[in-house]
Amino acid sequence: MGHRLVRDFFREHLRQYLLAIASIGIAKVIQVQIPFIIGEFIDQFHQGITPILIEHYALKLAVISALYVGLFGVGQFTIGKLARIFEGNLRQRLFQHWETLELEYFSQHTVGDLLSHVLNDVPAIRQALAGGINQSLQAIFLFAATLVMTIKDINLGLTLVSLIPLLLIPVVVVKLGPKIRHQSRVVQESLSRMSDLTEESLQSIRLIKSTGNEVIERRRFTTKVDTIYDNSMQLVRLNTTFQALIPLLSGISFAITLMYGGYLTLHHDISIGAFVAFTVYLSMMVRPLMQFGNVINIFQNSSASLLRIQVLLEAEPQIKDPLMPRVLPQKGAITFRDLSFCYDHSDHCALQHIRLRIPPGSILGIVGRTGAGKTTLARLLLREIDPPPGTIFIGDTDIRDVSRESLRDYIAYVPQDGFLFSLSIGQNIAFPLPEPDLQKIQQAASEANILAAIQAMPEGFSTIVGEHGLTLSGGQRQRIAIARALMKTQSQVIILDDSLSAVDSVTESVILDTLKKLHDQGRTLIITSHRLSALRLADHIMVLDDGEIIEYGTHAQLLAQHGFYARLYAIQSQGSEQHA
Ligand SMILES: Nc1ncnc2c1ncn2[C@@H]1O[C@H](COP(=O)(O)OP(=O)(O)OP(=O)(O)O)[C@@H](O)[C@H]1O
Repeated sequence: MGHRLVRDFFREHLRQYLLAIASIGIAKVIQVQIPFIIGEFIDQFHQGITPILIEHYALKLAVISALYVGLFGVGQFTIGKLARIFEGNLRQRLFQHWETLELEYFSQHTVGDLLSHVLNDVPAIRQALAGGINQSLQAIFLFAATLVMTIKDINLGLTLVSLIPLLLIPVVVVKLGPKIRHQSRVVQESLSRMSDLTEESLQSIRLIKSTGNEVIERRRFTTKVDTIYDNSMQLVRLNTTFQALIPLLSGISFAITLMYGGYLTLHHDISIGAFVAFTVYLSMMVRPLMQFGNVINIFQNSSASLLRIQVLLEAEPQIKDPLMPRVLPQKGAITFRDLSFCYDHSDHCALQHIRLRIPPGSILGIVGRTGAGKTTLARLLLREIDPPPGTIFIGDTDIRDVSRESLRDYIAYVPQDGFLFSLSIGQNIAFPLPEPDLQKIQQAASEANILAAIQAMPEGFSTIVGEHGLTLSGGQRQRIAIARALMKTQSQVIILDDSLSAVDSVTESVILDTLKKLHDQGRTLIITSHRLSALRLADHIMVLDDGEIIEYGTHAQLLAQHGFYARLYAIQSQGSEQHA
């Protein structure tokens, strides 16, 4: 598939590639005329030269050089342009592809790893398509044309003898090329590990500082930098050997030319002009042979990159929409029918035998220890991860039979950590609507009790997050996330996944009042929380423990059971009394 990417691109831009090949080919044929003209010019000195002849040769050289430069420029520009188009297309394709994949994929691949593909592999392929093709064309045409000129117009024996050392260049390339390729991969991997560490450290800079961990982090970073240095130096050694051997071989070739060519000239087998032209031709041949080496390196490097990109693009989204999606009912109960779910590679199930019915327009509270399975339940309902068939229904419709888009319109989800994009606060609330309605945004912000805080910001709703060091507290982020969910007025179900954990009790009350209004309009609410005060609106409360429902009922019923809920209630009421 990786090679198909390139093949399809060639096919799509065949005309332009043909134009480039023809331009470079003709340019190189023209270029090899230059030494021949110089040789002729020198020989003219023996036969008697006139000022008119000098002007004639100068003009001929000027015209030929201009033609060469023009044609070569067209070829090189076209190939460079096409490679840049390919690079841009490939980056877009990767990004679009990643957007189709689920969260699980990103928990298995670090951002640093994925970025290194965009930053290293894509340019490596572009380099093959630009520099690689360009140099190949130059090398092939120039080498072939030079060979024809030296054999046809100068001397076959001299050509063959002088070429022997030069022909060892490909041997050197074959021996050292794979080693260089392997080492460059090692360097790339160590770079990717460093970028992962940098990202992790900078993202958790607050934690590092608060725990005084700077020295340990610095040491970890130094180890990574040292590894990069060692690996890079090994690469430098290999590259230097490679680069040194090639001039050595060409030096030997020149020595042979001087000896044998000088001998032939002395015996008048070739003219002085031909001898001079030959040395120029020989120097012209060294470059294509070195280019063959470079090209092999570039292609080897890029074929590894192409392989990696191929693996990335072949990653299939696990969750797919049905071919004929069903439409969700306007109002329907959410039913979990003996739902059990285990994450891949996990030795125990996150949810076990969940049987529950949430009537439309009701409020369900969910409480449970960390790791009890609350978020997993919400993620399954949103089909961020796929529930087993026949386990989650809205009305009579299995949520696997509807499109994910309609499911996400139907359900507004507020995560615990509201993520903020580096957009304005207003755009963050309206996300993903492209043209936000300011009045609606203001209303949502007011209902989420964040309006005053936003109005106090330097540019109000237009303040860009992250600019001028603008950072928001955990509670403010949660309120923006809630405002974002309130913008989805079409949603029938709202899930708050522990999203009141960082707000104070006054804000909690304001938000619960808003939620009450939404409930009065007939919306279904699912509120998970560690803090029972956030569940005071709930009609029913479910207690999850280790993936199982251990208690279920109204607040009063649960208190009467004297179980987990009652104990938690006692602890939290005591805490709040002491606080008061
Ligand atoms: N992507 C994942 N891969 C493997 N196991 C996971 C994954 N996400 C969660 N788990 C596991 O599934 C179980 C339930 O996790 P979940 O996040 O649903 O709990 P939770 O009740 O929401 O916890 P918290 O209150 O801390 O948010 C835990 O044992 C957790 O380690």
